[in-house]
Amino acid sequence: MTIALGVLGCGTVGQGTVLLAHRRAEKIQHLTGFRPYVKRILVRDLEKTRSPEIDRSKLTNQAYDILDDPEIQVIVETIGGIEPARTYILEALRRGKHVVTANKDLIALYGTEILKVANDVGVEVLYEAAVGGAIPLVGPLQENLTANEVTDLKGIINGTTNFILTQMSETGAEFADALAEAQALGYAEADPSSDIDGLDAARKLTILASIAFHARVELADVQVEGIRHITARDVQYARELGCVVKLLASGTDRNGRLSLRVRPTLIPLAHPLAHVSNSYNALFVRGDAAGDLMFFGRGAGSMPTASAVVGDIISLLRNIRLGVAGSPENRLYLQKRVVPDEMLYQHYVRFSVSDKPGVFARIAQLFGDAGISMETVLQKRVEQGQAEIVVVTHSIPAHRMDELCDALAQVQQVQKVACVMPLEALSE
Ligand SMILES: NC(=O)C1=CN([C@@H]2O[C@H](COP(=O)(O)OP(=O)(O)OC[C@H]3O[C@@H](n4cnc5c(N)ncnc54)[C@H](OP(=O)(O)O)[C@@H]3O)[C@@H](O)[C@H]2O)C=CC1
Ligand SMILES: N[C@@H](CC=O)C(=O)O
Repeated sequence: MTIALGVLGCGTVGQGTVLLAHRRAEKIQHLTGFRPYVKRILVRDLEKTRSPEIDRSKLTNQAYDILDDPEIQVIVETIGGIEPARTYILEALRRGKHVVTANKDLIALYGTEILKVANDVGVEVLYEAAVGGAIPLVGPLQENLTANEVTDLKGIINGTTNFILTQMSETGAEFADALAEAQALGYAEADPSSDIDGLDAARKLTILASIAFHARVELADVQVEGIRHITARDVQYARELGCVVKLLASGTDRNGRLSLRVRPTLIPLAHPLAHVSNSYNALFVRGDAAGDLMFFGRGAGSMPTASAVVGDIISLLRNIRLGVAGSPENRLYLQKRVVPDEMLYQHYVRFSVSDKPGVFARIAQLFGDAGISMETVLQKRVEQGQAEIVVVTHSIPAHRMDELCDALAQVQQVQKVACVMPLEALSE
């Protein structure tokens, strides 16, 4: 039996999805009893060049050609962003169509609304591709690991920034060149500032934390810092310190107290996350029964993401075959409080000073007065009369580091406190 799909969007992910669903049609029929075929594809620009494997006669720029087609039972949304994707998904659900989406912006911000409408109507919304590209994360947290109390999530969940930082570290590439390459490879969002400023990772963390911690986590609960201010020099100093810089997302649940952060972090080379390069993503999950797990794979790109979208289509078709698609779900949401990160971290701080006698003694005194001891100090002359100092502290709470930076900024000879990052411990 055939089943008609309507695909909204035919860019990096949409195109990969159409091609993969076509290539696997026979296998999917074998697994589910349904042979999927893409009936229509929504795009903005009908004239744009696309893969020759895309049947152009299926393209439309009229969303309601698809939404109003009673034969189409499954909508695959790969437009991205909030509008018009949200409206199209809600309209599709209200017409009794199932939805598979790769849209983390929408699920992070409007997931509750969308899932409620789907539940009320009795259809499904699946979104494995929204987090971690090819890596199964939503499914394992929602299904296989539910016997656990998950206490920790930690990982690299944005391919674009990981690609940029890897290129800066390994090839000495400039930030702008590495970003342009990530865009050309289809990793970046339509507006890449959401990757660079950490928002994309924060949205993914919101989705993962809601599922893993059984809590209504909002995007605003995540403290976010991006990588815009990380320079080639930070990446180089990190190397000298035996570390790499990564945009790390972390979530902890300590007896109902949640802390959620996305921030650039120094990772020691001996740490497994240090070797997660380019567009690869990785996520550590700690469960009270399972112990530590690590998920690793390609977090962005056309076919890796299509793998997750088509995987969701297959799960959906199987559920349709079994007659359980869209059965009411009992989601467990517990009352939890979001609190600032209370962990102690070693910190990396880089600041520029006028290279005069006595400056370092003054700085050392400030650290001493603040009760913060230095583990490592690098001092580099950057130009005549100007030096850069990099200090790695012993472990302290983040707020003590903030206070120290304020004090440093008051010192006449300190021109700028340019970069502060925590350093990830090797093991807990
Ligand atoms: N790229 C990746 O690696 C990953 C992306 N995602 C998510 O997948 C989704 C899609 O991303 P991606 O494929 O990279 O995005 P692209 O920008 O490559 O593709 C977007 C597609 O949507 C179409 N489109 C955009 N706006 C409209 C509109 N108003 N009406 C009709 N069609 C529209 C575009 O049409 P046209 O072709 O005519 O311009 C294009 O085909 C996003 O939610 C993203 O976050 C998730 C995981 C990985
Ligand atoms: N822009 C995202 C795409 C996948 O979610 C990323 O770079 O990770």
